[in-house]
Amino acid sequence: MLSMFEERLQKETHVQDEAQAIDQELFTEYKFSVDQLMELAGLSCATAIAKAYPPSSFTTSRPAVLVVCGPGNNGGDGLVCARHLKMFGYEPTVYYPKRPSKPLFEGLTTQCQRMDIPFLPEFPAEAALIDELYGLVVDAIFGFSFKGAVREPFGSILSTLERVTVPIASIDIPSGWDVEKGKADGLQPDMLISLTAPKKAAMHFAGRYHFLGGRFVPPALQKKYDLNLPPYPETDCVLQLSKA
Ligand SMILES: NC(=O)C1=CN([C@@H]2O[C@H](COP(=O)(O)OP(=O)(O)OC[C@H]3O[C@@H](n4cnc5c(N)ncnc54)[C@H](OP(=O)(O)O)[C@@H]3O)[C@@H](O)[C@H]2O)[C@H](O)CC1
Ligand SMILES: [K+]
Repeated sequence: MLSMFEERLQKETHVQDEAQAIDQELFTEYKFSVDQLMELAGLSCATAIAKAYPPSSFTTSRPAVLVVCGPGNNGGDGLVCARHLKMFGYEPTVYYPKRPSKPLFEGLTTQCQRMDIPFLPEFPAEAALIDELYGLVVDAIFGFSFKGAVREPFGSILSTLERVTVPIASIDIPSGWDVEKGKADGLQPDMLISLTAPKKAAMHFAGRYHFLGGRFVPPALQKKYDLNLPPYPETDCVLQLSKA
């Protein structure tokens, strides 16, 4: 069922160019650093996951979570999310096949490793193995800069993920989806955590949990882009938009 805010947001969802323009303005005009926003984005994701899937809801003996990270900032959000999930009592494992040689991503990787978060050397070939070992998958492969046909190794990873039966939580956009049109035969996550504002493809999200996170957009920027964001409750860093 859609909440009133979600119905309104669906009419006002934001296109890819606009999402990138807001992102750029946060960095250039408002002087935020990527690290700052990524920390808040990743914390929002871990918080939303903890609200929707408390450790007690896991059918696996331990709250084991597979976090799949892509080559851009969406992947960075995934690394931050993994670190906070560990702080919250989950047992995250990361798969991070294409690592940019930039201090930001190297630092986030080291932070996870120093918190004893394992990194898989290879992606499990069988969806059934993922179902057996993990109670949840976090999809941090691609965000709003994804374009065109998926290139390897992510094509094979996504086709395996399309067959898993444990819930998938997608950060910002379900990976492989066109940012505006979605992908009817693509990944169908159980959870979507929209960052800053839902992107146009969020209209096609049919999973149980839609959260809004990334509570860092200054009021003047919200006004400039007519974001009409719903109010977050009190001091929360996430807002639940829908629950089946
Ligand atoms: N303001 C915010 O809300 C914040 C959002 N954040 C997160 O950042 C992502 C956007 O990050 P960005 O680095 O711009 O891009 P992506 O992570 O979406 O992806 C870029 C990488 O993906 C590769 N790519 C693109 N298309 C394909 C494809 N078809 N096949 C394979 N690989 C692809 C691309 O490779 P190139 O070779 O094209 O360069 C990039 O490596 C946003 O969605 C949020 O999750 C930040 O945390 C900050 C705050
Ligand atoms: K994603």
